[in-house]
Amino acid sequence: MTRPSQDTGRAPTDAAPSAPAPVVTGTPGSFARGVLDKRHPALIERVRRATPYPPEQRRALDALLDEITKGSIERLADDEPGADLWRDEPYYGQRWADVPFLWAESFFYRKLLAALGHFAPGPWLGIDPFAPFKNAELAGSKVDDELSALDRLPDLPPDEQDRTLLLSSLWGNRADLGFQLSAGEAGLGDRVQGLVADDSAALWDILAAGVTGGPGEPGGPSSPGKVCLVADNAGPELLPDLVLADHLLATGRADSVVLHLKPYPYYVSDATTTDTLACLDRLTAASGRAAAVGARLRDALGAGRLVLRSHPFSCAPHGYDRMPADLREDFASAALTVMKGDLNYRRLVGDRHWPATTPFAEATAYFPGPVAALRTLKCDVVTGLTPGTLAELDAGTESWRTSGTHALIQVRP
Ligand SMILES: O=P(O)(O)OC[C@H]1O[C@](O)(CO)[C@@H](O)[C@@H]1O
Repeated sequence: MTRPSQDTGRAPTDAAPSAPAPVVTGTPGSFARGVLDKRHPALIERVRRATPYPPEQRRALDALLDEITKGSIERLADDEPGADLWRDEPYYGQRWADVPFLWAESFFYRKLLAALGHFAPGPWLGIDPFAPFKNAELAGSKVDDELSALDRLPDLPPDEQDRTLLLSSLWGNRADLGFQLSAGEAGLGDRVQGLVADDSAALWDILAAGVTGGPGEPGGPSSPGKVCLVADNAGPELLPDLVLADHLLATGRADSVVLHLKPYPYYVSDATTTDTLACLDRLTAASGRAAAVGARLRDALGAGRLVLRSHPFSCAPHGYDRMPADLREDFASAALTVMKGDLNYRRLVGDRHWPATTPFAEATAYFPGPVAALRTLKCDVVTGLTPGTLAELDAGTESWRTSGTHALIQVRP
């Protein structure tokens, strides 16, 4: 029997027995290989330039660069806080290119933090190496424009307000600093407005069920219940996520929102509690509707209607099919769980070579409650496309799976 690791406390996987093979980093020329060979070394360089780390940390960054480019996977040092969580992982001694992509990326971020002393008692404890990039982005004028656009929202009919805020949260997922790093000078391609899958009607139906008396609640309004919003990136993605959370609370679609955050810096710009508080400050310091949203969210936090959660499994190198019991209970008791972003999508359906027409409901059958994915496409993994859509996409630009130009909303009720 394989031992559980990363505190899942569960059997290694609940994926369907017929699930296809996991994505492995190795294939030369593949998207995953590019992340390993180009994105990670470039990130080490950017982190080194952004903060004046002392010699010890600089040497540790050199060693990490050496390890990922020439060496094999080494364990965390025995005295690294939390190293025990990673002790039983099966890939040590192998080449970085030969292990599952999801695992390799997650462990890379964990090793980067170890190199920088992020978890070690001392002056660098808790310092976010990505904060310089996150802060610059949050302070940018693009964010000002997005926030002032909120003032035009009341001019729209209610269902268009719903759609605008949902799409703004969805497209906010392009704000991923790791991804922008690869897009480089060329910048991000234009958005393709038509979604490759759009189950948004099902999403609003689920949220309306609690308000109007859904199945099992004949005859009248019931409590709308809890929505779990599993956040992805900070700043320009988290802001519209927070605005959406406020909208769900204000319109009675949710009586509480549990915002799942990362317990430590991860995948460059993933949102932590610090990032959430920074967004709340950005909202309340704005004018007009943005400031009112910020004030309501602060009140909601104080009243326990907006709950922040940072489960260790949020940074685990595994799919949600291996989630531990307490996280499963949280999702099971939600009227809806909304998974934001590309990485959460990979973890939700499984980072596997799914045929793109595999039903989303099949890949997520293990999930303990209604679940929605809001994601721009930034990796090879996709499910739930119709054969017609797939044929159309394949006949278009080659990079539709990874360029962040396409997006989807998928729901499993
Ligand atoms: O921030 P997101 O949307 O989870 O994207 C994470 C990015 O990192 C990757 O996981 C690869 O590094 C891509 O799938 C994606 O570009």
